[in-house]
Amino acid sequence: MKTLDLQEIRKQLDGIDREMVALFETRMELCRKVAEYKIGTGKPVYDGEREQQKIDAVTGMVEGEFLKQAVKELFTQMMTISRNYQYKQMAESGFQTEHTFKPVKNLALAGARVVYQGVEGAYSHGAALKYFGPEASLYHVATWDDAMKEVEEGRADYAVLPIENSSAGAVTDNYDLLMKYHNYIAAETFLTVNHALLGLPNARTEDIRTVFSHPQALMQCSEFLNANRQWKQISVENTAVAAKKVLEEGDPSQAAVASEIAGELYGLKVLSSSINHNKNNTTRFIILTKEAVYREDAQKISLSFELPHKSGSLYNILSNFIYNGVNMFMIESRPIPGRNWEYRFFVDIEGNLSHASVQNALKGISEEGRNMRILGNY
Ligand SMILES: C=C(O[C@@H]1C=C(C(=O)O)C=C[C@H]1O)C(=O)O
Repeated sequence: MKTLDLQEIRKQLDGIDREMVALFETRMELCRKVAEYKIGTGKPVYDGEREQQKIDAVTGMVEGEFLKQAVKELFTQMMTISRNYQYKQMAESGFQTEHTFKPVKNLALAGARVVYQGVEGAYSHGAALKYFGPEASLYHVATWDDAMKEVEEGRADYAVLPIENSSAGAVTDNYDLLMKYHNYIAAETFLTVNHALLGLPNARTEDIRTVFSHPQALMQCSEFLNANRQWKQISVENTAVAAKKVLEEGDPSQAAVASEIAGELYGLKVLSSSINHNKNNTTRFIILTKEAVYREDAQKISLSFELPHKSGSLYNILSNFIYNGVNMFMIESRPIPGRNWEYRFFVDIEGNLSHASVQNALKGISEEGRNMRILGNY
């Protein structure tokens, strides 16, 4: 057989591609008519059963595992594009994604009652002060769960919860609490975690024998602490408890690793400041409220959804962002209690609930995934 030269093969490919594009255009035109029908009848865009039948049919038209898989991927993508085209039409016809969020110019912060977990001087307290200012009426509860409950039951207007640390990663318990309670993220604030070595006003570094702190904080300062081998390191519940203990026990040979704010609150002296080795250690806190509101200039949306344990389900759902040009900041997954190997995903995207591109993407995810929830736009 005479071998074709490259030019010749490419000419043939060009011809085939031209036909494929023309057919694709015709296919999309038919999908537009399907969308019109769906808008008219209120039917959802996504029809999983029909898509499965389509995949079975087209894979049955080719021989061999490689081609079957290839055709499956090709049609999965085409149907995703088709759905996104239909969502776009729905948005243009004034069809809005159902959500209860109301846009506001500014959040109501005056006179707000704000709850955080821990004790005074803890980092959550620092984050609350940073966001709400020293005039706000702040109070604390024992657990993160309690803080969420305070907001849900209306005793507090806002709760401040850590959600992510730049070195330790996600605060997974708080992702679970976002599901347990129906509070919304209205804002976020970042706090640089800077630990100091704190002692009594009459303490001297050379006399220190014992250092108290939270194990995480001891670890974050290990380079500094281990340079003083004679110091005994003792773990306590949190950094502010350590500072309080040093004050209450009144022993100048004891020190605490905690924030400088905790030092001020408990009347301790800074023996050494910024003793953590990673100087960029930052925690992101979310501000939660019971009202589904978002600032008109909000730039970030947090949402959650569930997916079946099926090959390609995450890949396919994320295409709703890709085809709508929506940028994704973060993705995190948590196991769904009682359903082994099925996951709930938490995603942060760029955008505002009023944008058509965002509405299209959310419409697709709510139809194709399960239990989609918009956790906040801030
Ligand atoms: C075009 C339709 O809408 C969607 C897209 C499909 C496709 O592109 O073939 C199939 C099913 C639906 O999820 C349809 O319902 O027929």
